[in-house]
Parts: sequence; C-alpha cells; structure tokens
Amino acid sequence: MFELILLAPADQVETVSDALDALDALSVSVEDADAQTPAEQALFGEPGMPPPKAGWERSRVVSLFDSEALAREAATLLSAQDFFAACQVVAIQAVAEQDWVRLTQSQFAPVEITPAFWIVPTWHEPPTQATQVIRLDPGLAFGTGTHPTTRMCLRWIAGAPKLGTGVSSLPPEGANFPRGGSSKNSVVPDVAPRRKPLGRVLDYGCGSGILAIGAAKFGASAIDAVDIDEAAVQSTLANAEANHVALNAGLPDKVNGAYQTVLANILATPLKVLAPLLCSRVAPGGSLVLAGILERQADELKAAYAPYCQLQVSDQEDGWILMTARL
Ligand SMILES: C[S@@+](CC[C@H](N)C(=O)[O-])C[C@H]1O[C@@H](n2cnc3c(N)ncnc32)[C@H](O)[C@@H]1O
Repeated sequence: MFELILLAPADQVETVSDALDALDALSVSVEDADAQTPAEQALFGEPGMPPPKAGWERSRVVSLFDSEALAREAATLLSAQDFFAACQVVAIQAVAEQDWVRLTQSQFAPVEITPAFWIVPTWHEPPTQATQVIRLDPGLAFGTGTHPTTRMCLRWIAGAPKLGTGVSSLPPEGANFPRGGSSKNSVVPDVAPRRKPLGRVLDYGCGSGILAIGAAKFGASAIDAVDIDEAAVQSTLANAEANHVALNAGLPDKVNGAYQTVLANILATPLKVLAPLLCSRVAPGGSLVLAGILERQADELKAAYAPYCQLQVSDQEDGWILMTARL
C-alpha cells in the first residue's frame, strides 16, 4: 500500500478529506502537523461541549491507497483544484508491511497498580510479584489501566495510599495477611489506614468494567456496573466473565438501592450534572469516589457536591485528581 501525505490549513481540512474519500482513499487520517513540537495544540473537549477550537492551524492529512498509481493520480487531481492552493503535497511513499496484531500488542504491557496488583493483557504472563491480577485486553470500551484516572480509582479500591507516599498497598479485604510488621514478609505498613470494606459497589460509567472487576478482586460483596454505552456494557460482561467475576451490568436504569461504595470515573461536566443522583445512591457512612477531573476543576466539583457531601482531593497523577467523600 502507498500513503499520500498532505499539509492543509484548518479551513481546508474537511474539503481535502472529502476529496480524498471521493478519490477512493482506503482511509484518511488527520493529525496536528505541529505535534511533538512547541507549536503543538491540544484540543481537549468534553462530551456535549464544543471543543475549544475546531481544528489545528496546520493538519497533516495522511491517506492510504492500494497502489502508487492511485496515490499519484489523487495528488495530481487535488493539486489542480482551487481549494488546494494553500495545501501542499509532502510525500507519496510505500507503507512497510507490518504485523499489526503484534505491533498493537507490543504497545500494551502489564500495568502496575500497586506492587502486588497488576492489569495484564492475555498475551502476557503476570509478573511474579502479582498476587491480584485483572486480565484485560484493549477493546472498544475505555479502561485498560493505562490512564491515570483509572489507575487512581484502582489504587483506592486496593486500599493503597496515594502515589509518591512510598508506602505499599493493603491486602484485599478479608485476606489473611500478617499486619503491623509481625512478619518479615508483611506488605502491610503500620501507617497505612484500613478502609471500610467495599461492600455493595456501584461502578457508574463502567467502560471496560475494570473498576468493577477490581472491586470484586478486593472483596466487594455485590457489584452493579452501568454505562450509557451499550458496547461498554457488553465489554464489561465479557471482561467480568474472563476474570471469573460475578456482577450485574446494564444501562444506568439498572441502578437500584444504596451502595457502600459508588465509583464514577467520567469527566467533570457529567460528574457535576450527576451529583444528586450519585450522592443519593451512597449508603449512610459509604464512600463516593470520583475521577476524570483535572486539578484545576477541583473547586467547581467541590461546589457542585457541597449540598450533599464534602469532597476532598485524595490522589493526583499527571494533572488528574481523585476526589472522595464519606457520606
Ligand atoms: C473515562 S470512561 C471510564 C471507564 C472505566 N470506569 C475506567 O475507570 O477506566 C467513562 C465511561 O463513562 C461512560 N459515561 C459517560 N457519561 C455517562 C453518563 N452520563 N452515565 C453513565 N455513563 C456515562 C462512558 O460511556 C465511558 O464508558
């Protein structure tokens, strides 16, 4: 296969992409032409909210063709169009044959949550020190353990202290570990606080189901996992089965009754909207755990939840924070 690489200014990207489609490109991808340079522009947006900007100043448009002749013909035809005046053909080049499965797999290594708790793709052996393992392959639903928001939730579930405190994690609730340094092999430090049991857990916005499965591994008594995306629900069910975990998964109307632990790793805007619903589901004395929040959004989240509980920042990683409350 051959790729045709073009540069296009923001106002021509869509026209050029549509033209490439019409010229039988097998795929068209658009990237920031200034990525990995000081001029790179991050375009973060939240669901339901307009992105801060419609596109990058300059885009690199990469299209794939079956043959060199087709790629050259497309370049020639595009270059003759008025709208192409501010665009540029950068290259037409052969795409090297790759083992895409192997390449994709090589990008997903086991992820350490705590020294004893790991997320491990099925094509890897778990590390020898792992006593708790979630088996998970990347799929369509969010949640492979590689994102800081997921990792912070999992650390909380594992009863681990926040990153950088230099203290190792608690064992699963109910596990028969020696405590208080009574054994040379103890992994439980004297200083680590023991949380309440997870009890009945709600994973709201379950994605791949990774938090729900993590909760099961750390002693949850029952788990409901819900998502607005039906594909996420299916993914959660499949991943739970692969991990021999029993849970209920479904759309948000599956939520019922009160839960000792409510987990929601979504994003700040939906979390604010969901404040009354999520808080109403936490049993008295139970825990609310929220993620998907940037450091600078802490105060707006505290304000949105103030009528129901006092949120506090419990962990932080790479600009993201974990906020928790006891109700
Ligand atoms: C960032 S992913 C988190 C996935 C997983 N829980 C994790 O921690 O990795 C957020 C998930 O929330 C779902 N979601 C977004 N808005 C939602 C809403 N209003 N109600 C329920 N689920 C929602 C999305 O479909 C997505 O699967």
